[in-house]
Amino acid sequence: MAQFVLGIDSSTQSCKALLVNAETGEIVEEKRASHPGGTEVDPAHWVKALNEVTEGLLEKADAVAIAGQQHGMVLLDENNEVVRDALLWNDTRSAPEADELTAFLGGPQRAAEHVGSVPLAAYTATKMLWVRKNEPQNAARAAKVALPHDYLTMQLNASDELYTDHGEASGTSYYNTAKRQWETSIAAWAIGHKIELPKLAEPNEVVGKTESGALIAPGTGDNMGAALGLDLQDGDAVVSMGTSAVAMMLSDVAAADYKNNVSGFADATGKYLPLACTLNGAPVMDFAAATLGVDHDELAEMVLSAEPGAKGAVFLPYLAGERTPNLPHAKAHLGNIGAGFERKDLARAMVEGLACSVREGLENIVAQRGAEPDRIILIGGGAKSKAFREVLAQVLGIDIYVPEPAEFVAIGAARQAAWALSGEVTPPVWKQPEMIKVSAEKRPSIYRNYINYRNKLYPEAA
Ligand SMILES: Nc1ncnc2c1ncn2[C@@H]1O[C@H](COP(=O)(O)OP(=O)(O)O)[C@@H](O)[C@H]1O
Ligand SMILES: O=C(CO)[C@@H](O)[C@H](O)COP(=O)(O)O
Repeated sequence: MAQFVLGIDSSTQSCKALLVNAETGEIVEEKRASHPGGTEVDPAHWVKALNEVTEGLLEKADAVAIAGQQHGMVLLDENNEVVRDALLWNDTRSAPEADELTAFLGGPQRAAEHVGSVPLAAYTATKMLWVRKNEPQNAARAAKVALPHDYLTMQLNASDELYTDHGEASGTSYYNTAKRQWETSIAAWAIGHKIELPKLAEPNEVVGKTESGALIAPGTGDNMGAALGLDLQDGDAVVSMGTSAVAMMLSDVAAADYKNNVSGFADATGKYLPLACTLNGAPVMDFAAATLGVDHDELAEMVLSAEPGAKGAVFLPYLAGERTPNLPHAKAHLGNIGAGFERKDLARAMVEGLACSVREGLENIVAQRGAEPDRIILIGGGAKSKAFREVLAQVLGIDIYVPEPAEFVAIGAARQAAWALSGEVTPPVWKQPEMIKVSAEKRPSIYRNYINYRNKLYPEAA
């Protein structure tokens, strides 16, 4: 009899669940629920969305796994009650604490070697330090710290134990990526006392059972989930256009970039996933569409009807501040506007600015790896934009590959669940999606203008 697995993606904007045939990877049912906006969220909202999407599906599954937005800090007391709203990956209030943690770890070079990445406001430990300094009563109550997907996995687990995987752990700043172990003393320093961390599970470990008897796999971060869902190969680069914009590639070795352009994360299979993440992904197109009073399809038409280069105009898409480059307090800017500038040029400038910020992240990954990627795969909600696909190909100057839109993070979670269910050494082999190739004429001046303009406004990023 066929076995089924449930893969869940609890990302920034929504929660998606896919019921999948464990042997073939065929998706048989699909559900989705929204998350609230903001960078500080009561985890009860995620639990509600999780309950909505798993209703009617969980009992059909033989195994389940959750992939979630990375880095968010969920503080729990001894009874597993949430101490305060979770601070998310895109909350930049802990930028000063990131510098303080970097100094505590012995400076950027030693920090990168120790915990894989130079601490940034995105990472969990900096948020814990912010709580210690600004909300000492909450810090004192915190007995455990979990990441969003760990907390949600515990909701499904009859045992009430917290588990995480190495991929997710590598985004905390209290995990030693090269040695693949927790650094409990860093977590304790950040919050001000000893604090319980989730148990670190192996990629295909069974970490519990649901009440209906489904096996629970450890889950992972959403980007690690996407890599597993796409069955990423050496030489593939992924650009994920979700709330964040992410460029990532697989690696056999842990990255340690003291310049802070590359996050040295682990993946969900025992390898590594160097990644460059910006705070401004697809919502830049939401902003462009709202500003121009159009929907996404109309925005795409406007962009494609304008001349490449937007008549020399440049848009820096730093609406939420920025992480890559590390400019937490940056703002978005529109400049170099001359006579004859029209609405369609504004649409074009905004989407070109987004593509340029992705190129900058991708160049960091390529520089770290020392070799160009063989192919670039574009996924995420923003990949549905025909205009973004074409502009990205123009700005990168190479072909990009776009799979049929699908929830690759949830597919990755399902594949992890199927892997744990099988008890095999390697994940199951599932058919990969067809991809369309998007080619466009190379336009090097777009990126050149963007970088010149950006470096003038923010010389610290040069
Ligand atoms: N056709 C489109 N053009 C541009 N952006 C789009 C389009 N369709 C969806 N999006 C945007 O994609 C984002 C959601 O992508 P998703 O990958 O689900 O995000 P997340 O994983 O961060 O929750 C939203 O900001 C949404 O408005
Ligand atoms: O912080 C990072 C990666 O380091 C983000 O990529 C989050 O993991 C959120 O992802 P999306 O909701 O944008 O997919």
